Amino acid sequence: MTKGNIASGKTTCLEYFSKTSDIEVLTEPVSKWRNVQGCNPLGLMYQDPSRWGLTLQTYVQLTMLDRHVLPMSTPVRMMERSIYSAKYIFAENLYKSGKMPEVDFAVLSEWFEWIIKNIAIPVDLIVYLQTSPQTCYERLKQRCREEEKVIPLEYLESIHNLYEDWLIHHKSFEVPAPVLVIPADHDLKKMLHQYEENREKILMAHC
Ligand SMILES: Nc1ncnc2c1ncn2[C@@H]1O[C@H](COP(=O)(O)OP(=O)(O)O)[C@@H](O)[C@H]1O
Ligand SMILES: Cc1cn([C@H]2C[C@H](O)[C@@H](COP(=O)(O)O)O2)c(=O)[nH]c1=O
Repeated sequence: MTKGNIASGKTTCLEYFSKTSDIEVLTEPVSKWRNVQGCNPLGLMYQDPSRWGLTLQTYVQLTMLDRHVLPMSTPVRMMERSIYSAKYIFAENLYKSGKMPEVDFAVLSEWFEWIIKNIAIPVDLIVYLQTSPQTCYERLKQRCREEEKVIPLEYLESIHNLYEDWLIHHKSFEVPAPVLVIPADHDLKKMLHQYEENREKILMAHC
């Protein structure tokens, strides 16, 4: 699984591997989060997180689970984020910042606990693209996704701290697989070089 902050370069990384290897790549279903039966839960959440946070996070949880249970068509699969990052990072951030009511968080948490207890979600390796929030902020502005124009640097800092506490400092939640950290503040050329250096580790993780 490839993890990292918003606009850290996850999709770019996965697109690179999808072109150069016989592996299956599952990017995040962001298009679904932007359009479910004509509604845009991602946009609604950024406009009014207290009202729409649970709506978005419930849908993210469902669509991530749908990705996890897809039958494998190749020996190696790389997936962008997971049901774990949705809960441990984004839902947690909404709750901790006071933008998700206690009852919403409790309902979402019970759903999440039921899922991970009853449905197998195997993970061999977590590839963590480690960036500074500032780098993500610049890349986010450059990508210019309409819904994300309201995101301040502080939001990316909170998401960054939650990732670091989880995957690096082991201070929050159980980590479901070994973590491969790839420093990802570099330009694209250097990043592609780093991906090549780590190719073997990534592709052999399931063995
Ligand atoms: N190493 C890099 N250097 C500069 N820009 C990058 C780099 N990697 C990705 N980008 C650009 O940053 C933006 C976010 O990248 P993306 O892969 O969509 O991130 P994510 O999937 O993590 O949100 C895109 O516009 C992409 O072209
Ligand atoms: C998993 C997850 C994502 N989001 C938001 C964060 C971003 O605005 C997009 C995903 O885009 P990225 O460039 O791939 O990071 O979705 C969210 O609000 N909640 C979540 O659980």
